Amino acid sequence: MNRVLTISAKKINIALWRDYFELTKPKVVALILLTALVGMYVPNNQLPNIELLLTTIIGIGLLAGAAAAINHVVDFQIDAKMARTYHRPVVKGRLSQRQALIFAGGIGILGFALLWFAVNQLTAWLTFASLLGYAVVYTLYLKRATPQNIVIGGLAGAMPPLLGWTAVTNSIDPNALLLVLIIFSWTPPHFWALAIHRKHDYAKAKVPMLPITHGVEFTKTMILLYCVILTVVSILPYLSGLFGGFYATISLLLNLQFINYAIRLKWFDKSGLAFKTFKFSIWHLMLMFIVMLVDHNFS
Ligand code: HEM
Ligand SMILES: CC(C)=CCC/C(C)=C/CC/C(C)=C/COP(=O)(O)OP(=O)(O)O
Repeated sequence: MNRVLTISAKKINIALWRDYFELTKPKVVALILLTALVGMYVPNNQLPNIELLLTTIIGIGLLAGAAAAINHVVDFQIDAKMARTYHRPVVKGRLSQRQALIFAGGIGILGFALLWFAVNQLTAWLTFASLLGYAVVYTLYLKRATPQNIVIGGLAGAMPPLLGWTAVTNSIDPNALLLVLIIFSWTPPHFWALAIHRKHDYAKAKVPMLPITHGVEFTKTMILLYCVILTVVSILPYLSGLFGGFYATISLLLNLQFINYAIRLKWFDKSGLAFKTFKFSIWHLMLMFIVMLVDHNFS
């Protein structure tokens, strides 16, 4: 009897930790950390010492996870109305709002302290500003107010390469801002492709996303426009001398493929293409940043 009780208690514990982990949006944070790692590598063509590397990655990861957990609390009524999100831990009551907020506060304070004491104050403040940008400005205000929500709010998610860069240099370099600009112009096609696929969800939850307020055709045109802007912006770090020919070639190919998706979506759409475009956007950004690492290793 006791053994059965212990095994069930263990199962509940594992399930509880899985819910806390889900609050942090781990896959999104993983990609965010890859971009921060590139920001740490590029300035000196090498990674910093292991202490600085770990404290920076863990610090940014904890603050990004805290931002995501706050988003779960602020958005739980919207999430409850959408098929993609109705099963989230706070919506389902597996975690209370109080538990989620205490968790967010705990890992947020830990992350900030780690950056403040073991990295530098500039990185701590910029990462905290990114948390506020996503958890407060985007989630609490922009998301409900304007279809430009993800364009402006996207700045928070675009910051990590700069955060990695300031962790090793303690200064804001124009080249780091070019990397921010790449993610900033990538975010609209990344999200709007998903928003087309999930437009009924957003309509039901009354969130003013672009396909609802301006229609699917207009959104597709905007996706194409931002893909072209992204292509131009991606060439800038080559022109500034930050990256070499390898980066220029592969990033151009990746961007042309993104444009190809956008053109098909606009003029030759078929069922499931919007979701495929969204999935491709994730591979695109991941490969772009891996290519930056490889380029710096071999040129
Ligand atoms: C305001 C900016 C952004 C918005 C509105 C946005 C929106 C979304 C949404 C709604 C999803 C969920 C898709 C699903 O549940 O199936 C998603 C997934 C994802 N996003 Fe974004 N995103 C943004 C920025 C970013 C950034 C900056 C990154 C990374 C650098 C990123 C990486 C990802 C990844 C990796 C996934 C897949 C997660 C999974 O499969 O569980 N996103 N995004
Ligand atoms: C400190 C730091 C670097 C912060 C980074 C902020 C961060 C986690 C950005 C990710 C953006 C994101 C997943 C938006 C999802 O939109 P949504 O919340 O509308 O999507 P949902 O419907 O899936 O909740």
